[in-house]
Amino acid sequence: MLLSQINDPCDLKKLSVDQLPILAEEVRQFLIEKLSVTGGHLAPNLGVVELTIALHYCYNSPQDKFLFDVGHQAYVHKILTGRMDRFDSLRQYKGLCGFVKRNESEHDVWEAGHSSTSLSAAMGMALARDLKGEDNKVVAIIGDGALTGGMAFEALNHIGHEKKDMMVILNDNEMSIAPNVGAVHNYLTKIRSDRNYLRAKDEVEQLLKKIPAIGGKLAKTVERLKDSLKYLVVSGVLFEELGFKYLGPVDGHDVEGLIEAFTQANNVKGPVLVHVLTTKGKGYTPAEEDSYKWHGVSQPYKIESGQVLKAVGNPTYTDVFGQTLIELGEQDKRIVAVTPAMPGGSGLVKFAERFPDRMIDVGIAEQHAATMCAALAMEGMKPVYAVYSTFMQRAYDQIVHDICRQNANVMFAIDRAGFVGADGETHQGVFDIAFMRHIPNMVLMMPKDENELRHMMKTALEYNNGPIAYRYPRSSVPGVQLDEVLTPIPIGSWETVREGDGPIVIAVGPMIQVAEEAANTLKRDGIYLNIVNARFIKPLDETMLLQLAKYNRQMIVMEEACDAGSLGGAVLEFYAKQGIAGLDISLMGIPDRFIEHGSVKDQLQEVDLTADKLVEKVRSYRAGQKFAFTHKANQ
Ligand SMILES: Cc1ncc(C[n+]2csc(CCOP(=O)(O)OP(=O)(O)O)c2C)c(N)n1
Ligand SMILES: CC(=O)[C@@H](O)[C@H](O)COP(=O)(O)O
Ligand SMILES: [Mg+2]
Repeated sequence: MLLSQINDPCDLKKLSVDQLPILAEEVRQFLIEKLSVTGGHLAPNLGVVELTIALHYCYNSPQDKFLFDVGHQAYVHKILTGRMDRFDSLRQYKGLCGFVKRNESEHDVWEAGHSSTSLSAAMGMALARDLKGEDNKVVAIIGDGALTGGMAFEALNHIGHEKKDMMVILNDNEMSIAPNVGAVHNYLTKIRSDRNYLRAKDEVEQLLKKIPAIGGKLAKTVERLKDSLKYLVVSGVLFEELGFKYLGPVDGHDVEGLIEAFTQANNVKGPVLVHVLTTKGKGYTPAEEDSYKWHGVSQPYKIESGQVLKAVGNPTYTDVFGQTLIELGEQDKRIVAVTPAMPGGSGLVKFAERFPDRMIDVGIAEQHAATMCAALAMEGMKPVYAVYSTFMQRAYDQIVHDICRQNANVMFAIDRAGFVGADGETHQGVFDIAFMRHIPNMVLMMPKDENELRHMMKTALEYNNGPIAYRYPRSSVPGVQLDEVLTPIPIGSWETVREGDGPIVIAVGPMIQVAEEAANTLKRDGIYLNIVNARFIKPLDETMLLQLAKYNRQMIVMEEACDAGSLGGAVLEFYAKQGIAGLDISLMGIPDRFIEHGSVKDQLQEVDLTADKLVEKVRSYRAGQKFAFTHKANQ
């Protein structure tokens, strides 16, 4: 086994070029076997096996810097840089991260998780290199999906202007998570697929070489002819016009051809873009045939059949959202769903089948999506901005400047709110309460269960006074009875879900179930929790808050969101503004640090968001030890 000889890239370089395809197959088998147990981003990584081997073969990491865009396709890089033995812990608590991770290896020079940052980072590293007078290579590896991200264009524009020596490898597999979209995608497809186009390109390039350099008036005409011919057929002219030398397209599974291309690129002055054509899921038939499904597998699978061992249990909040949106879409033709490249993850595939012209996938373009929704709303449509909490961070200014300031009647369906588990710190949906609730005109809701989510969706549809958002977790639903008829919930109204003369717990979302579990335990102590569902994070239910203050009992605000600036903060601010002091209020939320990958259960335990901790807090308060525990600060 060649793979067992590879502990770092130096070992790789000891192999002969003709051994590399053998190594590639061993890496492929390793990935298929390991991920059949752990799950992970299988298809993206199967697509970059040869590319990553060739990269490490031609260049010298970590002196030469490899920047993987998104970083979900860096498993091969991790295998080649001494982390093969950690793959049994992939994406598990305190285990190997599923993305590039600086504290794992000196070869991991740039972290991501969110898309389209690699080119900007590469420009920064090239600029620093030149200012320091160093001469290492800077190589960004970006996919065709990530290239639809606005940041990538900002960087291309700047790189092409500055003309720093650097290399961009465009890994073009025609897929984002879903089939890729956009004009650049169409352009790449033309380069990729039109054999005549490519043949014509060679003929024209030969012709261009034959046109002698001549002087005089004719010279300009000939130059213009050459440019227009080049424009017509030479592939990559888009990138050439942006100041890059374009090389390709190159077969991304031919290691020798890749080495040749990377060696050629190495001799180019200025920025060079190597267009590599790959197959997402290469080498594993189920993943090749459906790279959409195999982009990321959360469950184990049977290698032979490709059967994913589905997690049994209730539908997810995403499933309920998708189904309910179809029901509402039937009733109201104004509803338009907009997703930034996540139709599957956001539960919109069936909605798109039912209403093909009312589900818009804009590519990885959260900012564009938000502003487009504002305009849709202002023109009388009912846009649903369906977005993961974490990716919505990209659109903060568009939410403030274009949606809320203009009071556009946009509905936000914020998925993956709270901990997300295996994707870890780059994907946790824990900041959106803090960055949404302070924006004027915003209404922000979170349901305690799937039935309330459906009513919230109806509430949002009937609400015409500006932006309104509902957020829900990545998890399965509790499994409650669904009401047939959906009725709007009065804006700003909380509900008491459990009456009790004991401590008051103001909880939101899945923390309601946690509080109920603690209440059942405490009942045995003769302590009866009063649990309030703070289903409107904005506006608060001020009447309820004033009433609760009168009880003057221990009060705990419990939320799966960052302590700073979320619901707990809002409650404290409210009482302070009312001049109500002396209340025993404590917050149970997420402390001021990033929470790494693992299961959601691991993550909740790490930050004490559990029924046991709530019970402990109440009991110790009763025993006179106020605020019995605080977060393990920066553990
Ligand atoms: C800002 C942002 N939006 C959405 C995503 C979700 N996402 C992760 S990978 C991916 C597709 C990336 O496609 P591509 O760059 O072509 O890589 P491939 O998986 O095809 O190798 C998307 C949309 C993200 N990581 N970041
Ligand atoms: C790499 C990336 O950002 C996506 O693949 C993300 O991992 C999808 O998350 P879900 O699995 O929650 O849809
Ligand atoms: Mg792709």
